[in-house]
Amino acid sequence: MNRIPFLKMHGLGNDFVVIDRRSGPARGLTLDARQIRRISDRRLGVGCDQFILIDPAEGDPLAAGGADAVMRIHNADGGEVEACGNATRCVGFLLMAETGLARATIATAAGHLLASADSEGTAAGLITVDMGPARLDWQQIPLSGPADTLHLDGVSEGPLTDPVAVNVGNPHVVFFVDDAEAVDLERLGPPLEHHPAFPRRTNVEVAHRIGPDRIRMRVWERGVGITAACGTGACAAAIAAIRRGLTGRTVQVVLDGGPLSITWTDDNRVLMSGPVATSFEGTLDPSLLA
Ligand SMILES: N[C@@H](CCC[C@H](N)C(=O)O)C(=O)O
Repeated sequence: MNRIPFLKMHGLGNDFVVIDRRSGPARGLTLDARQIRRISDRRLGVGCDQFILIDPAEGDPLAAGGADAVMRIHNADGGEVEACGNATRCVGFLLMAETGLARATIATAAGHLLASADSEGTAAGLITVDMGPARLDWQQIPLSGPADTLHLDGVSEGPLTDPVAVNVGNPHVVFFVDDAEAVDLERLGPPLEHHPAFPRRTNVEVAHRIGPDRIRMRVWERGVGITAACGTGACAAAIAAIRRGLTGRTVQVVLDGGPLSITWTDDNRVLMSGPVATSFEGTLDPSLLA
């Protein structure tokens, strides 16, 4: 069996195994949830928060209307999900490096996302992605029934109450607290991720304001646990802060892994800027695919 090449990349420490199925030994490779869990395992496999597949745009229904490539996203638990902000920046960086252009369109289950960089940005690995619109209606989160997403009743855990629900391609619930560092996310994250209000489960953010347009945020990711950064989580927390009147429309979100800049435009586009990095490349031992 041919060994399958992979790249290990990250955005602020939110890390990915990236496999390019457009050509070479990975072309046509299919993997089930058990194999993805094994590859994502930090002791038995390569280790990552999300497992990312890059597919050709040609003939893929997700790429209808035109895109440079398709990105499919799996959490470390093997489940396929709609969106990943940090991985979108990483894949955008790879596609722009291939073409030498400063823009790339990536088709995802959450829609077509435009990644861009100025020439200086490309060299430094600083990439912006238009993550599309913020979805604020209860059906779009989705929630299990009608509710005010700006003050979501009935979803609380310990000291965490009165959250904001936002969908940025994937579901998020954001709690504003006095001190995000002090929240026991390891304990409070799991019951909130699986709370019956969220039929597709949810990502969970805790945040507090640290300046006029700055918030500190920590995340419990659906299908993973605590991660160093979550791009869509940063978008969700920024939108929640803006909706609550805590900040202006451009917000620096400081995560465990560092800062992301988020802008929510007047025409409801969510723009996220931050760094990407490649850690190493390798090939998967065939035993991981057994
Ligand atoms: N780390 C990501 C989000 C990945 C998906 C998320 N865990 C989910 O289940 O929706 C990001 O950078 O956005």
